[in-house]
Amino acid sequence: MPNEQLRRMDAFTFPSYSIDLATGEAVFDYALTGPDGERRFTEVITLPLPAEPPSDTTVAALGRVLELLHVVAGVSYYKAAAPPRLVLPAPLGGAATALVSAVYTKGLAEYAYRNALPHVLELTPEVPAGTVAPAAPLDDADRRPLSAVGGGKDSIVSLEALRRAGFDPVPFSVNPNHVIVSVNEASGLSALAARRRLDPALFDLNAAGALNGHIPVTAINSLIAVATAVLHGLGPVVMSNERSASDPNLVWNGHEINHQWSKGVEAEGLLRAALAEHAGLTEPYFSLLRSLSELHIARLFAAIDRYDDVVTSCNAAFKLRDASERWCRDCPKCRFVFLAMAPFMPRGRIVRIFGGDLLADPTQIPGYRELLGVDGHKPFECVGEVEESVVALSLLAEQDEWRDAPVVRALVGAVPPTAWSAAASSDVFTPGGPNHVPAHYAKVLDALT
Ligand SMILES: CC(=O)N[C@H]1[C@@H](OP(=O)(O)OP(=O)(O)OC[C@H]2O[C@@H](n3ccc(=O)[nH]c3=O)[C@H](O)[C@@H]2O)O[C@H](CO)[C@@H](O)[C@@H]1O[C@H](C)C(=O)N[C@@H](C)C(=O)N[C@@H](CCC(=O)O)C(=O)O
Ligand SMILES: Nc1ncnc2c1ncn2[C@@H]1O[C@H](COP(=O)(O)OP(=O)(O)OP(=O)(O)O)[C@@H](O)[C@H]1O
Repeated sequence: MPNEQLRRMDAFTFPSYSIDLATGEAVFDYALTGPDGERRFTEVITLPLPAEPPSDTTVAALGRVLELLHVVAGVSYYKAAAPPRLVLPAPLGGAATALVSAVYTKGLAEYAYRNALPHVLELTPEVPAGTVAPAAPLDDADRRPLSAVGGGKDSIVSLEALRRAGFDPVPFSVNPNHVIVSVNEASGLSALAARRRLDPALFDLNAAGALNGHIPVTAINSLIAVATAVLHGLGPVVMSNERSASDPNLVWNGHEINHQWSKGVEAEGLLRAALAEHAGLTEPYFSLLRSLSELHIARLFAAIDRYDDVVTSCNAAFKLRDASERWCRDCPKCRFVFLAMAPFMPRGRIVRIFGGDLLADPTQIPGYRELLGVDGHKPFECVGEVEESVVALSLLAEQDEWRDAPVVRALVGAVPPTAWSAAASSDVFTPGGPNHVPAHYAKVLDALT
């Protein structure tokens, strides 16, 4: 479809969704509509099936979660044209509407900023009039947790903490690639997986130059995880989203632009409220690591070594096409995670994990200057705060093994005195900030220390 037609699209709609409980296959339909006709998309999400057929109560709650997922997963297709109208398929309550609004505005904020589409930040969903029948309450808080595994250090820390604290977690992933499969194997736990198939027409549109950009993928993965937990009669979905995920990269047109918005605490609260209101789930979803900085999580990870051969936090390894095998060693996330782990493990160990020594390579210096706030803004990636990078650097500068590494030496000279003094009084190792961790999970992280 020519880009000119896409530009004239004036509405995004949600024609239908269905679930086949015999196969676990949920089919979500979407449409971009405009004066030249409509462009349809179909996404297919296949949930793992439980051993026993689900009860009527389970089917009812699952249906409500899938209604939310249908609307939230539409962002991938909405973004091909960014029409001014977002027309929801059915009435929604206040909390569910707030979630959807935020997903399409704050969740697409980086996309809006990079494509210069300020109207996306102001998008208001059109919600059909009517009331939603209240959902029956479903309290599964005491059941085994479903622990989302992304293959990186954060979800490994949560999985190990839950296991050591006796919570018997079930690892769960969407489209697990070889990294995630290897992490699950290293855990020795039996995992669940869901399959997600984007409409291939989207890739054709991308290739033809349609609008494209970052989407709030964690919101989508989270709802798929909650749907799986409900279908399997499991307890809360445990995420591994850290404190700094809530911090924006920059402010544009008066709006915060946060690459990691759907990993942040605001998104977590909105999702919990929408699931309580729309699906009756009383304790559906929380992030175990919410109070911790990335640097703190890296320190906890260093105390666990059974995943060293498989752990991979680099996003390039998770692309749908042309993925890297493991760490690409040339992106902000690789640079940050190397810097964050290095103070807490012997140099030989971190070099083995990454397959190279980033702090021995002077070509990495410009990228590290961005992470340290010397140049530019925080990169659009899942990286910690500038302060965390400065604290990590200050720890390395005190260690014989690292102090003379070429990148450490160059960076120590580049960081301004004000940053050092901020780092000296930093609270990066003091848990803090709002969180939704239920009381009976409050001590889980102690199992790692
Ligand atoms: C792996 C990755 O970072 N992908 C981003 C990248 O996509 P790219 O085109 O280079 O390759 P693919 O991942 O193969 O995707 C092909 C196209 O498919 C579309 N698409 C993909 C997944 C999806 O859920 N919806 C989609 O529409 C999209 O058009 C792709 O071009 O660049 C894209 C454009 O900026 C990003 O959208 C891709 O990001 C993925 C959705 C992704 O999974 N990214 C996570 C690794 C990620 O960024 N996680 C964040 C958390 C952010 C959050 O709020 O959830 C993080 O770790 O900080
Ligand atoms: N494919 C996936 N399936 C299910 N959950 C996922 C998937 N990818 C990421 N997640 C979850 O989404 C959240 C954010 O992902 P993110 O990539 O930041 O975490 P991670 O892989 O655990 O750690 P790291 O920050 O080291 O990469 C985490 O809770 C993670 O477990």
